[in-house]
Formats: sequence, structure tokens, C-alpha cells
Amino acid sequence: MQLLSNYLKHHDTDLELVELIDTLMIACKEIALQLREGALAGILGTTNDTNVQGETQKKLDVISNDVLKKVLLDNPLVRGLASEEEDDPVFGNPNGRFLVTFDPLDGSSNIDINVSVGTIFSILEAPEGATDDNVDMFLQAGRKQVASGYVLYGPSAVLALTTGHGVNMFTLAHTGDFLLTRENVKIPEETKEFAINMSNHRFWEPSMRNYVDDLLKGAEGPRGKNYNMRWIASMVAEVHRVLTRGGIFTYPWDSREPAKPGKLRLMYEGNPMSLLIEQAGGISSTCYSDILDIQPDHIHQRVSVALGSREEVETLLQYHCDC
Ligand SMILES: O=P(O)(O)OC[C@H]1O[C@](O)(COP(=O)(O)O)[C@@H](O)[C@@H]1O
Ligand SMILES: [Mg+2]
Ligand SMILES: [Mg+2]
Repeated sequence: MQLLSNYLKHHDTDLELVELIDTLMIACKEIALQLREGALAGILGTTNDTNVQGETQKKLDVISNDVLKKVLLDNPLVRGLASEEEDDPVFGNPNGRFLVTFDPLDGSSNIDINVSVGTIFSILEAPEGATDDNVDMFLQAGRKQVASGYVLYGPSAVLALTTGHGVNMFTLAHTGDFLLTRENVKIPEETKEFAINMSNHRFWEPSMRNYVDDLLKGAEGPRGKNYNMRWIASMVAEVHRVLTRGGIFTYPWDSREPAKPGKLRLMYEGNPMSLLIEQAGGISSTCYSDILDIQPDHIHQRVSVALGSREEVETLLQYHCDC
């Protein structure tokens, strides 16, 4: 089985990008260790702090963020980073080549019940000559990502990675190495599995309600087949299932906080996951446009997300179309 860095080098990946991905994996291995210790180390539960989005931070949110921040800022390739758990971007080497955005621990509500969580990351090139520490350098559409991925901390720790040439998966071995375990992942085009937080049904747009109601009608309804439903409340785990066996995952706009476009964050959840999904042959949309085409205007911008198996997402988009 091939080592992550060897695999990337054999596939002509830019050597500085390989180095940055290796750096990210040093941090993710440390986070995996911290998660394993959990209750033993007294690091479950919440802090007394909230992040910029007003969400209470878990101790492990803060620990994971600090690990990533320290390891990344030690690498001179890093021009700057932006995180769910940092109010503002943090700048590194003024001559650094890359910008990294990340959700240090996705699915935090699952930490205390010992269910899968993950780290999501997105890598952009810093614009040439961007020597002033200015947040604007981060505000690039998702299509400009040079790489993205996540590490799922589940029964095993798995990296799903794209550098824009398909999606590959690497499993963390006891030796501390990430080894190639799935090459050129392709999402099945059809599915009978959907993931949505059904408790928000009454807050959705009519088009989303109509779509899900038709799924629930099963073989007797307009879709003509029986669907199964999953909701892990951890986007990393949902996307991993979609990449592995197909499905549709959506966290749509809802009227609980109507001014927000959605719950999930564009720059460190929506964009990196959308690049993985598209690179694996799926679709990722707000229900009205491709997520990767959105021009961000804020580092913590929210977005409505619907992604997964091509035919299923296309059907959902039809429900949202005036045509
Ligand atoms: O609890 P809800 O409303 O179902 O939301 C679950 C969603 O929230 C998230 O946990 C948000 O991520 P964070 O845990 O990083 O804030 C997603 O991973 C998941 O899809
Ligand atoms: Mg998250
Ligand atoms: Mg998080």
C-alpha cells in the first residue's frame, strides 16, 4: 500500500503542495490522538467561550484548532489561515504561497457521545504580491481551491483528498502513516438514501418539503422506490458515506434564522466538500447554483448545501426550478 506523500509525488503533485498536505496530516494525527484520550484526559465537554458564530466551543474544538494553527504557522509555505474557531484570519509568512481554511472539528455535538467527527480543510493559493495582511486574499471562489479534503475520525481515521485530479482515500495505520486504501473514488449516480435533519421540516421552503415528502411516499409515490434515511449530525461522516456508497446530503436554508443562507459555512465546509463531491462525479449545489461558483464576501459566510449522487441531486434541483 502506498504512502500518502509517495502517492502524491508519483502523480506529479506540486512538491510544495505535498509538503503542506503532510503538515496538515501531522496536525490531524495529533487531533486523532487527543480524541482517542477523550474522557481519560478530561477534555470532553464545553468551555465557557463561544466562537464568532455564537456557538459554545467544546474543549476539543479549541484543542484541535490550536494544534492546526501551531503546526501550520510553523510551515513557511503558509501565508495565512482561517478557521471556524478564529474570529479573524491569522497570518503567517508574508512570502508564504498558500492559504488554508479549516473546520478543526466538524460535528462537535457528537464529541461527548463518542460518535464520528472530523477535520475539514481547503487550500488556496495566496494572490501574488499579497504582502499586506488583508482578509480579502481569502475571498476566492471554491473553484480556485488547489486541494481540499477531510480526515474522518471514526472506527479508523480516513483522509479523503482531492488535488483537482479525482478523489483518493488514505487510512491512518498504526505506524502513523496514511496509506492509500481507495483510489479514484466515484459516487454512484443513483441512490435510495437521503440525509437531512427532518426536525426542521416545517421551516423549509415548500420546494424542499415537496421533494422530501415525495421521497417518503416510497414505491407508491412519484419517485417509485423506497428510500432509507440517515442523519449523523456530522457533515464529515455524511459526506464520507456519500462518497463511499452514494446518497444525497442536504442542509438547506430554513426560516429559523431567515437572514442566514444556511447553517453550514462556505469557506471551510461547503467549498472543500463540494470540490471532493464534484471530483468524484457528484453534484454540489445551494439548490439554485453551484456552490463552487459563489464569490465569498465573508470568511464565515453561510451556505445552503445539497450534494451527492448526480441523478438524485438533479431531481432535487428540478423541485427548485421554475421551469
Ligand atoms: O445539529 P444539526 O442542526 O442537525 O446540525 C448538524 C450539522 O452541523 C454541523 O455539526 C456543523 O459543524 P460544526 O460541528 O463544525 O459546527 C455539521 O457537521 C452537521 O451537518
Ligand atoms: Mg462543521
Ligand atoms: Mg467545527
